[in-house]
Amino acid sequence: MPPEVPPFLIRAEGLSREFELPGGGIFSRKRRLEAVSEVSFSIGRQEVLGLVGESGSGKTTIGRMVMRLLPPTRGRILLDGVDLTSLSGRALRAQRRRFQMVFQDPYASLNPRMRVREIVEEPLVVHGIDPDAGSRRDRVARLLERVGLSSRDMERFPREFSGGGRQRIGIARAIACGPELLVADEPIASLDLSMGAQIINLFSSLVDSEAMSLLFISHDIPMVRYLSDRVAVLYRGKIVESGPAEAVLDDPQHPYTRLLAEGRLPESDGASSPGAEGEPSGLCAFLPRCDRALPECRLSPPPRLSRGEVREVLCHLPKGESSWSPVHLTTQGSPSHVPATPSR
Ligand SMILES: Nc1ncnc2c1ncn2[C@@H]1O[C@H](COP(=O)(O)OP(=O)(O)OP(=O)(O)O)[C@@H](O)[C@H]1O
Repeated sequence: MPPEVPPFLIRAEGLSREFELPGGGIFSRKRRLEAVSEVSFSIGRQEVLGLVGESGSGKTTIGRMVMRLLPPTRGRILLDGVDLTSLSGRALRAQRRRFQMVFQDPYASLNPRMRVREIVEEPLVVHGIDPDAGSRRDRVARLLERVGLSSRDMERFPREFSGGGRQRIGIARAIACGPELLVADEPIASLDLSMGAQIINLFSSLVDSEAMSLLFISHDIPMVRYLSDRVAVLYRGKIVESGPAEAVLDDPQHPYTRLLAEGRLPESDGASSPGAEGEPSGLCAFLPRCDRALPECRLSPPPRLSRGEVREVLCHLPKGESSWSPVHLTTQGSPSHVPATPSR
């Protein structure tokens, strides 16, 4: 029998990450902060998952764990069924070209002393793709054209480009080795509206033409809604709601998603940062800000509920919401259902 192909490309199961906080003396225990707590999600092939949440909610920490730039404290990440968290050395390097990252600040992530050609061809050299210099050059030219630049840009330096142009260089480098998954962490946050929209359109066409999946990390709700098939809403390190992007953002169930979808969130006051160890835990982290709290919210942790296999919410919904039922966790602590087939 051929091995079963998983219905998703990547799956995070019960991902958690703690950080040690400065302080704590010789006699007191170090304080720890759980930045990401029991996060599970999956991304199908050629699917875009938007990860949203305000500053400090844990988005970057999740992106870095998926990229294996940061080890999780608990949980695992499966790429096509292969547990990335258990790999190191050569085995990890062999998988590396399958997932690549696009950063928020393209200028900081591009070596200013390297020419565009060198920046884009570096991963090709590292992974031994196209050892022939001439054909590598042709490949770089095609990559530049694919992201909306020109082969004439090859010998220029990053400083000669606008923010959007630099982001295109970063994207050309990220797709050079034909990754199956891109993690884009706030890729338009430092761009103006029209430049940001162009980059979003580029991502959208790359997902189709390069058959890639995308984890799109952003706090720009309209852009997330436009680009994403599904969305996961993060609050203080936990996914509080997930499902098809339009359904979640048009008909939010969690009070936090509602604020986010209506654009009514106050400027971040740090309230979304996860609490340090020692804070009362278990009850809903959103309770102090919630305008719909029920008596049970003060008595027990919010249950994880699902509806129709594609939507989930972590909330004591008002009674009468009978279409929602408790999610049964698998032995790995991840929801037992699989993602819907992407719509694109
Ligand atoms: N290396 C670290 N050491 C200690 N705390 C950290 C570290 N990295 C992140 N944190 C903390 O973890 C929490 C989540 O941070 P993270 O950067 O993942 O959030 P974010 O949602 O990406 O925020 P932003 O949009 O501002 O980047 C924050 O409270 C942050 O201060």
